[in-house]
Amino acid sequence: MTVDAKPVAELPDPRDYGLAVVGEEELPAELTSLVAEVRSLVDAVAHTRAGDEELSAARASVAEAAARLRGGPRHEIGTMVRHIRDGGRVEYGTLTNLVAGPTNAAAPPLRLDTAPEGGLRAQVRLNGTYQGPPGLVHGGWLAALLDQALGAAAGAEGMPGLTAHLDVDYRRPTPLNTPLEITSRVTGTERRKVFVAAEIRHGGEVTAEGTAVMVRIDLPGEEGA
Ligand SMILES: CCCCCCCCCCCCCC(=O)SCCNC(=O)CCNC(=O)[C@H](O)C(C)(C)COP(=O)(O)OP(=O)(O)OC[C@H]1O[C@@H](n2cnc3c(N)ncnc32)[C@H](O)[C@@H]1OP(=O)(O)O
Repeated sequence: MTVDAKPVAELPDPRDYGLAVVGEEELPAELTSLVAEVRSLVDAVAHTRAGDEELSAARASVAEAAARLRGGPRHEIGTMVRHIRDGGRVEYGTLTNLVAGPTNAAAPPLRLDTAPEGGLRAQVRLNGTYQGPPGLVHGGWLAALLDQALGAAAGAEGMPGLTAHLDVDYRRPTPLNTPLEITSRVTGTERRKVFVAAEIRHGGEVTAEGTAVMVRIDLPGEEGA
């Protein structure tokens, strides 16, 4: 593989792609705490021992809450969220991204930060909602977490793109309800291809690792450049 000149340092602004942007700091604290509460609700529903009467009352409360929250979406589909990370680094993600969207209660609370050794790093704890085999994280979710970390690593280097090819190796079972470390980085570039690698670790041991080819999306006006 030939490695092209060093990655673009400037992070593209999603507005240049015609996407709406909202600052993370503009999201009401009431909304982000509601998201956390709903995550906990999903886990509670999955594992409840409540009897019929309690279940029926809970269903009515949830239906009432859902009715309150319905209505036009606050942000259009495709809206990006701007995070200002430590040291002032700006990062964009999709607001309702299934793996890391801050307003998506189906997403775990995942925050990928710049790692001192380069690339990105996050800590996440996955509750029983993410279960596949008994007591273990679902392999599809591990692939989704790796895909997100891989895409975000390319994005953080100013080369946002779509996953063209993803390889995942499951090395050890990944347990639920315990801290997991996720790391990712760009390993090379070739024309529009960005090569990335990521790992998930438990207790310092790699449980799953992935590599991907991301294909950089063209900025308006640079198609075919
Ligand atoms: C500003 C915004 C900030 C955003 C921050 C974001 C963070 C987000 C984090 C989100 C994370 C979540 C991420 C997600 O969930 S991304 C969602 C899942 N992925 C997709 O939906 C992608 C679907 N596929 C496509 O749209 C097209 O196929 C793409 C765009 C990928 C390429 O079609 P395009 O017509 O544009 O390109 P090309 O055909 O000229 O090829 C270009 C080069 O690529 C090489 N190639 C192509 N396919 C493959 C392959 N399968 N393996 C290996 N290489 C492949 C090809 O040989 C050529 O290489 P070369 O000839 O130069 O050597």
